[in-house]
Amino acid sequence: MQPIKLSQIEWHNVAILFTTPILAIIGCAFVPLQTNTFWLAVAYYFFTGLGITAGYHRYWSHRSYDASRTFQILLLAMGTGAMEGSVKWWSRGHRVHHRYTDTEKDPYNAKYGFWWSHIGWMLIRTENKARVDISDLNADPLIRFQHKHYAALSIFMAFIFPTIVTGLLWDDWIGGFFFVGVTRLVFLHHSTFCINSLVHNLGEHTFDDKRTPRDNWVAALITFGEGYHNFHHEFPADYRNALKFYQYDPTKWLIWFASLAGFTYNLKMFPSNEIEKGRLWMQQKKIDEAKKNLNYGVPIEDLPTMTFEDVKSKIKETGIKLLVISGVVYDVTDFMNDHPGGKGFLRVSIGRDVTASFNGGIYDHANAARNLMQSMRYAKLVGEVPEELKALEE
Ligand code: HEM
Repeated sequence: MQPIKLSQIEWHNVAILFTTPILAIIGCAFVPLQTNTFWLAVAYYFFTGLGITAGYHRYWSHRSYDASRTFQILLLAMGTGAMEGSVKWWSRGHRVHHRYTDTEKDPYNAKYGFWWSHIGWMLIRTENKARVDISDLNADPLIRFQHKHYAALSIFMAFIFPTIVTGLLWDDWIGGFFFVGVTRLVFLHHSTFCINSLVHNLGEHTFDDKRTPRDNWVAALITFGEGYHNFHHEFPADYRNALKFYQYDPTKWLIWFASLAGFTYNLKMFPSNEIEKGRLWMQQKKIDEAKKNLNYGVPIEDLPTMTFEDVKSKIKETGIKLLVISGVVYDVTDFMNDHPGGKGFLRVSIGRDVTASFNGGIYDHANAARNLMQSMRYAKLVGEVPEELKALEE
């Protein structure tokens, strides 16, 4: 990153993002918190937060479902109270983020560090010539209206509206402003900012590890379900972020419940067959990585070849303890005393093909034995073994 110049600082964002925490601290220190006001602050936190996740994010940025105009207006009002910019600005940035994740053109590039992706990108303007299609947003008069009047609308929805509600309903004008307005906003800001910072740094690469997004169920708890971010970046057009019923994704639940009333429809879901392929692909990748740390012996195709005559003369000349199982010659010299089945069984097996005995004729060995024997591979057998050297009496 280049050194920062004063002219790059986004002063209005600095003002909002630094003034609100200071006001919240003042409010918490000096303003008495009424129970009604507290619960309204919690409710308004969900109301405005879901406006961002169900509205700004899953509807306008990704079009992961369709919504009636009434529901769009509701989502717009909810999201406007989160003071995170207009839908047009937010969704454009988000589409750029998906297209250019982790690159220089990603507005909240997680590769520039936690604090940059959390808040720094809003405080410092950087040149970004990334292009994405937002013609659908430009064509929508509702989105154009919100963009044009965003400052007034967001001040009203973030501060004035909750103040009026608490003031008129239980005469707590100051509490309404400080707790439902300001303090709620600070919590909401930083919880949603965690989607760009925390879940690009901590969690599981469930479906792909090509880029930074991760699945983090703890982050899902504070981000209305958006913590399942690896899934989201892999399947962005899916209206869900969490797949399992027990995973916390209230944004998905809202969209789904709204569909029962006809407010939302055409809820998009990526085919589960493909989702599972992604999950297995990643699991396989992790297994392959872990296997690199284990000794699987010399691959059979890389072993030298021996005839059964060679095996016999090798044993005779060197005293090495060789036996044959399924076409592979094993050296059990150092294993004789450690064999859980006893030394005797191995001793009578030397210089023989004991495939049948090993596979059930005497004892049907478990996986442990089959894994262990890989490190004892000695040669690949070519040619026949005399029949009398195959059978072994118990
Ligand atoms: C390279 C060759 C061999 C290896 C690495 C090996 C390894 C083992 C291992 C790890 C066990 C413990 C249980 C299990 O994993 O199933 C076992 C048990 C046993 N093995 Fe082997 N084995 C070999 C060859 C043989 C042969 C050729 C015979 C018979 C001729 C034999 C007879 C037995 C018997 C009878 C037991 C059962 C012991 C018990 O639980 O009482 N093994 N072997």
